[in-house]
Amino acid sequence: MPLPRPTATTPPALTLTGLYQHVAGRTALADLTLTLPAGEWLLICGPNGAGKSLLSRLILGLDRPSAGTIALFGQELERLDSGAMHRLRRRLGAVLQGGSLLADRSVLENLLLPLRETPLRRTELARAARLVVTLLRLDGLEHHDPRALSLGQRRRVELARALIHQPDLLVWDGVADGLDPSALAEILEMLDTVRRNRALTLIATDNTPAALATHCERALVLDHGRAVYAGPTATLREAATDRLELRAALRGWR
Ligand SMILES: Nc1ncnc2c1ncn2[C@@H]1O[C@H](COP(=O)(O)OP(=O)(O)OP(=O)(O)O)[C@@H](O)[C@H]1O
Repeated sequence: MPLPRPTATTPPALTLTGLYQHVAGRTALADLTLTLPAGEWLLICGPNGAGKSLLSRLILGLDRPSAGTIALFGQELERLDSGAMHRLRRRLGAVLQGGSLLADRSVLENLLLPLRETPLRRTELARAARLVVTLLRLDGLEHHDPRALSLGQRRRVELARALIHQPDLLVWDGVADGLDPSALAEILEMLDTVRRNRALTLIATDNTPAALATHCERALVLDHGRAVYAGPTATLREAATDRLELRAALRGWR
């Protein structure tokens, strides 16, 4: 049965307040403030080194911010004890840069990792795996070693694994990595279908808005760790014609 749609009383999926991250003695993220309603999609874009991966990791609670706060679904990460953080993590799915598949396990074993602590029966695990295998067109690859797959296939496996436990929030850092434009467009259509059936919030990063602008309602454009745009994607193009620093950060996107 589809989950209820978010309502006006649903806490935002993400709230950033005055967020800073200092890395190796420099300010890598500065004064980021943003609210993302549950069920909406956020594109984080900007040039190499803008801070997209650092921000993705902070949102997932993998690193701690130097200052400011991050709340997911109304829960401030810094205030959560390990049990509450563990429960919250079950609502999150992540695809990070650099690859994270375990090389000594098959594709299927990798896919099932997020479900290892759930009391699901074998038939239920098999059904969950079948769903994401079909969704991401991984049929026939279930028993392969991830090292034998192409980069694009590995990215699909990572996405399938991030979705297998039906997260409420998917953070996908580096959407273009390893995927050609048609494969990426296909996956975004598939995620749109998931979103039509239940509230899925997506936070996706890319260097330019080209692939994601039509799918994401909101955009955060970073340059040198600062927000040069935070607002609806619909007005991003217009804003870029007026503002030189935004146009520069968008690398000539038209
Ligand atoms: N562990 C680290 N030590 C030192 N500096 C770091 C570290 N991680 C990130 N940085 C710096 O922080 C800044 C932001 O890096 P980040 O990886 O978040 O950028 P990005 O926008 O994801 O870039 P890309 O598009 O190339 O993936 C960069 O200047 C980077 O060099």
